[in-house]
Amino acid sequence: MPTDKAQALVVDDETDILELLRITLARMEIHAVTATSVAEARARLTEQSFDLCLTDMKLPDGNGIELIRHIGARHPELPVAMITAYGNMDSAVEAMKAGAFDFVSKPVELQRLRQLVAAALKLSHRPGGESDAAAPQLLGASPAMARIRQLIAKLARSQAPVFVTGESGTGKELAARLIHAQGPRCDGPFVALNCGAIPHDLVESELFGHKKGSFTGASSDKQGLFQAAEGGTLFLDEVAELPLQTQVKLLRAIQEKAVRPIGTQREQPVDVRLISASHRDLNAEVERGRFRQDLFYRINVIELRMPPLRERSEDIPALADWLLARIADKTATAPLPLSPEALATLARHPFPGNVRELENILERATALCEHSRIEAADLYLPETTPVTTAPAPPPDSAPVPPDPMQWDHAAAARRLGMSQRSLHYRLTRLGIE
Ligand SMILES: Nc1ncnc2c1ncn2[C@@H]1O[C@H](COP(=O)(O)OP(=O)(O)OP(=O)(O)O)[C@@H](O)[C@H]1O
Repeated sequence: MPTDKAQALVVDDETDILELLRITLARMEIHAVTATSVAEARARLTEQSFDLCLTDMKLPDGNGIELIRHIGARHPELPVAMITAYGNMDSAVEAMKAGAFDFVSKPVELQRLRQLVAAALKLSHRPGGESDAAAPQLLGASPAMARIRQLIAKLARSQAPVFVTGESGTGKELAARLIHAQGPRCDGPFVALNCGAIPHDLVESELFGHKKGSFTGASSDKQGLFQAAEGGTLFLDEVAELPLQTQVKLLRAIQEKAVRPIGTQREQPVDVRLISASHRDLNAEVERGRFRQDLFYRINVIELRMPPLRERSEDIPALADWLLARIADKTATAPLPLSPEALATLARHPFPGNVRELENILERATALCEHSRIEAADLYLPETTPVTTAPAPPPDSAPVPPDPMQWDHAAAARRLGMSQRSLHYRLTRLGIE
């Protein structure tokens, strides 16, 4: 038996399909060991190690899902893909939920099998993904974040569509980038689209591309983001904002693994992993008729929930240190430390804007701080904002001091109903001082 070749375990009870797969894999320089039942597959797994397993769903003594679970428990490094009957998306989804890294439907297309095998071999040769110092990091020592890092490492090995939920600023895009960076598609592109930021009439052309002249304004051929993400990952942020009509086309693209640019007749095959995210409750959007149930089912094969910062305030000190270092880097200065009172104030803050809000607070504090460390007052959080004794802010028509030389900052701040520091900040920002 050749030992330098990659080894695949192929499980199917139809011997002619086994033979076909064996020959096809042999052409890809892969040696296939075959099995016709769950029991036989389990026995083969004890005899040698494999780089890939392909299994059919229906087997005489059980089903492929059982085998996927067995491999997940006993041989977690071995990538398994499910062979499904054509168009049977339900078993594909079930298999991926059970831990299969991908699926291929019968009759098996050569091109698709090649992609699948290439991804599997990358996985088995790079167990666990390599950590790269320059790669983004998901910080936080809380048990919730530790679990998320583990889940991300696992999801990175799969090709299953992932739906990331969580409030704004909880790190949904960061999680998507990590899933991409730690997986076999890491050498391919990571393409992100904020679906809420694009006018409804342009979103389809953005996603699928268009041909010159296909609509007013289409002055040249344009590649869509699906094509741009070929071999990599497409991240659809705020996916709930997609118009219903585009949702239909997106569903088709996922099902067919192909897209049709506007103004063309031919579908182009695409090999893209889809990760989507929303801060909305998509179940509720489905109930309200604003999001298609069938699309939700396809994009939400695996759900990853990013917890809000207020549920894991123990993560704040490490995150704050890291963010302060990043802020200091941008301005080429030394990072400012936080006083214990400032840290305690942060721990009590509810952070509706989560990590992004923490970053903004620290950026502002760094800009305003006049000492060598950030004090609670520098954070300008509601409970620390100095209480002003001034009455309501003056109307717009309030007289402006005629001569800047006569400005009295303390008086001006009082009249405006803000602290002197805050006035100073605004004046500097506006370039008035
Ligand atoms: N755990 C974390 N470790 C390090 N940085 C984080 C973490 N979580 C979030 N961030 C940082 O916070 C900022 C916001 O994160 P990100 O854009 O991923 O959030 P989001 O949930 O996608 O936000 P939105 O819903 O508004 O699009 C980014 O600068 C990101 O790097």
